[in-house]
Amino acid sequence: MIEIQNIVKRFKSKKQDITAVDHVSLSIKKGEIFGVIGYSGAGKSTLIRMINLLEAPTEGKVILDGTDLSTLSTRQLRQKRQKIGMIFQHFNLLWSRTVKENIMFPLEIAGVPKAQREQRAKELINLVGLDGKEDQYPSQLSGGQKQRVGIARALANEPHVLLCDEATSALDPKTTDSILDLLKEINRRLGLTIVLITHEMHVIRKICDRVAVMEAGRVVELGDVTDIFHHPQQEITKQFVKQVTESDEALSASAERHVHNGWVLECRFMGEAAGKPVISQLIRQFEIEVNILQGKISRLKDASYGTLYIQVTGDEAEVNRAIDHLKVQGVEVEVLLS
Ligand SMILES: Nc1ncnc2c1ncn2[C@@H]1O[C@H](COP(=O)(O)OP(=O)(O)OP(=O)(O)O)[C@@H](O)[C@H]1O
Repeated sequence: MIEIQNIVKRFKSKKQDITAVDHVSLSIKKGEIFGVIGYSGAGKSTLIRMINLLEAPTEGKVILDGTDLSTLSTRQLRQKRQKIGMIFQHFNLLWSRTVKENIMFPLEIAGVPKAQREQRAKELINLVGLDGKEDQYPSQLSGGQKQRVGIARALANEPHVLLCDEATSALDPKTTDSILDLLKEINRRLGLTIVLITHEMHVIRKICDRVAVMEAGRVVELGDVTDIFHHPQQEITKQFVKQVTESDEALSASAERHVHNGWVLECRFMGEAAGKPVISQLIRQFEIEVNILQGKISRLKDASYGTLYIQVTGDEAEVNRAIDHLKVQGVEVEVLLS
């Protein structure tokens, strides 16, 4: 649905040339929530702004639903952009207009008749959970409510794609989660493709299907969120994954410290395995003792993952059989102490 082909963006200034985006190619599927993560200056904003040509690429192409955007006239591009909604970190609302008027604004520009605008705004206000706030001004709203207005406005022209430029970075963790839940709900209900950029792995973990990791203008890692969390390859990706799993190392250290006999196993659960009663099966099927030392299971968008540290005592051959059983059940097992 969105094909980004070998895209480059260079900014020229008197002092130096900066390559903000350096030969990036991505293929974003219809209906998916695609995240781009990177530290400040990695080129995320420039990349997302090239998807709707707010920023013109120096090289390369953006193809949206089969149309190469660079071939469009100004008028055609304006029309195409109506099908690409965008929300921003600082909301970009019109401060002198009410909630309803902000939402109706893009419809006004698109030439939609007044009665239809009113009707559509009403539906959108309900969709984003702002009933009763329609006549308030942005200054009277909380950060989360302002972003809800931003989302409703971005959806006004029934876009196929929603671009989110650090949409939750100005919000506290609880409000962030409520906005992420709303985006997930909209993606599910409307089948909308969402592309978001962020520097927070929590955002990726909570709602994305796939993620691209950017560093110095390049995509250095790309994959399903589940795989990236399970097996990050690049150092930078490992750092991002640690943002949300950093307690794991502390867990393993303290789990090892308290054990003086038997085996200590680190069991990593992913997807289906995280939902199965594998530990109780272990106790029932094998002649071993299992003592849970520590653990944590976290939720991804559509799956769970987690790490459990267990102490196992028993005959060595039986423990090895138990380990094999865990592996067959889809659990990754590492022997930390034996
Ligand atoms: N209009 C511009 N003119 C010159 N340089 C720019 C311009 N926009 C971005 N850059 C430079 O391009 C590089 C990438 O910037 P970009 O804003 O895309 O990164 P980012 O990953 O979104 O970072 P942040 O999260 O801080 O916004 C940076 O070095 C930045 O200074």
